[in-house]
Amino acid sequence: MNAPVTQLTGDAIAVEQLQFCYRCGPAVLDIPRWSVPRGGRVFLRGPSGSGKSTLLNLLAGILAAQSHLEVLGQPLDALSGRRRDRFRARHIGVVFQQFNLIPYLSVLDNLRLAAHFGNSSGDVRSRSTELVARLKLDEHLLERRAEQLSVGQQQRVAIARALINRPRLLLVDEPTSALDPEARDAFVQLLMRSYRDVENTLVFVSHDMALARHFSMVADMRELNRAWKTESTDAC
Ligand SMILES: Nc1ncnc2c1ncn2[C@@H]1O[C@H](COP(=O)(O)OP(=O)(O)OP(=O)(O)O)[C@@H](O)[C@H]1O
Repeated sequence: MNAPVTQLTGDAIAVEQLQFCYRCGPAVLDIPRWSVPRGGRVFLRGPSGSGKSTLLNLLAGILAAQSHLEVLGQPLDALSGRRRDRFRARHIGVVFQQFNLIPYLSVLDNLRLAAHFGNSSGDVRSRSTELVARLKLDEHLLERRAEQLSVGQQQRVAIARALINRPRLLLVDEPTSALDPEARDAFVQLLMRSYRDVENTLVFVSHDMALARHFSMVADMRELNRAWKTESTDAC
């Protein structure tokens, strides 16, 4: 029975012989082994095309793994697409480059929707108020439509949405590329403060090595991913 696992055991992420290719194209990922302990803060780097986003999409269950991939104690490769969606909504926070907010909904409704899909109990409004305050956004922005916010504000709302269900794993894909170096640093510090529980695991993708100092671990796709090293053209 592939019931979602809420009791955490062992590593937050455990990968073994993880291989992936898009629609019979060349192998994009070939990771013999990789694990991240619970509470790990990983800075994931690598050249363009080395598979960072693909790996994050597999960890989030957006892409289906074709080999062993365990997240928060749950083998994701054993779950159907629907179950992976449910697992992600309940246990994983995701912030991608495009934020993916629903533009015509208010900030509060964007957060409510995420709480609904994550089956969050409790008062979503007060949790949202607390989160926007933590992320240094004015409370009145809760009523504003997402499309009326600046990029920097949307970025913080995307984090609030990712945190609304108190995820044990947060996956963040290059959300700072539009910011200047000082703003990037401030953003990462804010993210760290907002997500500081020792049980919480963070994987943060970025090209900006200056940000690596905020993280307890650095992983490099050039070392992790054999498909990149060999630049394999074998179809899988
Ligand atoms: N939907 C897709 N269909 C086919 N190939 C894809 C798809 N998405 C990515 N790829 C290929 O997979 C490889 C890894 O891409 P990915 O986006 O994971 O790299 P990345 O390290 O995140 O790159 P970047 O830093 O430029 O965002 C690339 O060769 C890319 O062309």
